[in-house]
Amino acid sequence: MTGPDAGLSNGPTPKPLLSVLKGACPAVPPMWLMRQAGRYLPEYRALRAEKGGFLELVYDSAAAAEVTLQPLRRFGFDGAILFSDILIVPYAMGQHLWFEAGEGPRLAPILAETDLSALKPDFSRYEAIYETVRQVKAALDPQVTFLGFAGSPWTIATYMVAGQGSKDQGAARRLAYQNPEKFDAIINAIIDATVVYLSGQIEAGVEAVQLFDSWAGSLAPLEFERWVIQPNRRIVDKLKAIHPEIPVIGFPKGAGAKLADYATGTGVDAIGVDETVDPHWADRALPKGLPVQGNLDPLALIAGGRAVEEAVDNIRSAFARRPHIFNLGHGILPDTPIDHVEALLSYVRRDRP
Ligand SMILES: Cc1c2[nH]c(c1CCC(=O)O)Cc1[nH]c(c(CCC(=O)O)c1C)Cc1[nH]c(c(CCC(=O)O)c1C)Cc1[nH]c(c(C)c1CCC(=O)O)C2
Repeated sequence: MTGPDAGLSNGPTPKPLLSVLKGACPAVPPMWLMRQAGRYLPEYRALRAEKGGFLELVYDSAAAAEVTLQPLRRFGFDGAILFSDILIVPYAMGQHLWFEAGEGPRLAPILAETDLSALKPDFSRYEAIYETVRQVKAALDPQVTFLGFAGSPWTIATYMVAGQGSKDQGAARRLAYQNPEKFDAIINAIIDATVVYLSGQIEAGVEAVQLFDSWAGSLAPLEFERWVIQPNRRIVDKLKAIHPEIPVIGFPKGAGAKLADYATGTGVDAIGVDETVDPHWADRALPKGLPVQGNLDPLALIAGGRAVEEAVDNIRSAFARRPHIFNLGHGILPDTPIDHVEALLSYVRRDRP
């Protein structure tokens, strides 16, 4: 056996985060934060201003590698997450993508009458991202686990159909009810483009991947089964057929009481839990031994102090008997004070051997 997971007593120390994804239960949980590379960091804002636009930054592999490494240098997290965006998949599927300053992403929307075959996929749009992965991998501390990611089909479809973010994902939900065949074709195309993208990230060097289903919470139960559980299951199955050793973290934000069905239905190796979920309930509801990730409220981190310590104690006690990766319940907010992140790390790690 070779590699960091060979389990030899005199071999290299296993990476804490990867070990937990494979079922280890250390006394102190490994930790990273969703959106850890981003606008709350002055060094990110400086590089972003220099490059001009968000996509310019993503497509400059050296700069994107630097942004991926910035939070590692500053805080020493156990995980590095590739700096890119979930909307690179619709972009590679042939949709126009741009970012409106101060607002967010825009895509030329897929209307009910538009034929999906009007999109001309161009998977060469993934190449710069794979190059970012290779550059990060070459520079990464061997104790740090490198995470790749993609959006889940439902969440990607909400952006592809509406052309932008929306409060209730109404455009995609309407299309899914009114024209399920067409919606199914969109979901299938996203599944295929996502498997290509994640396999490429894995071949370039990421060691686990996360599927972000940021809008999983907006669906009725039968729709959740059809558009969240089944498509994620198909991605997991296809990835496992190619890369059986790579753990997949599913993050169905807002799934609430449907979390356990998601875990068993998709076959993910670990599950991300958002901040609205009671961690004690999650521990009872989720399959025994399934690694969980989460779930500090990003707003508690902005408040800092005692509120954070109480929440951390509550989360850690709930997940003390299962593999746990400490994280926020959703992405870190741009106005989060840096010293609150430092305080969180020292609090979580205060009794780390
Ligand atoms: C829905 C979604 C998107 N992108 C993402 C999601 C799913 C996770 C979630 O729910 O938060 C995921 C994402 N986006 C980004 C990452 C990079 C890695 C990391 O987590 O640090 C990741 C994992 C960078 C980014 N993606 C974006 C930024 C900010 C761009 C800037 O510098 O102006 C960053 C750092 C832009 C983006 N990208 C997206 C939106 C809605 C926006 C604009 C609003 C916002 O800024 O949060 C789509």
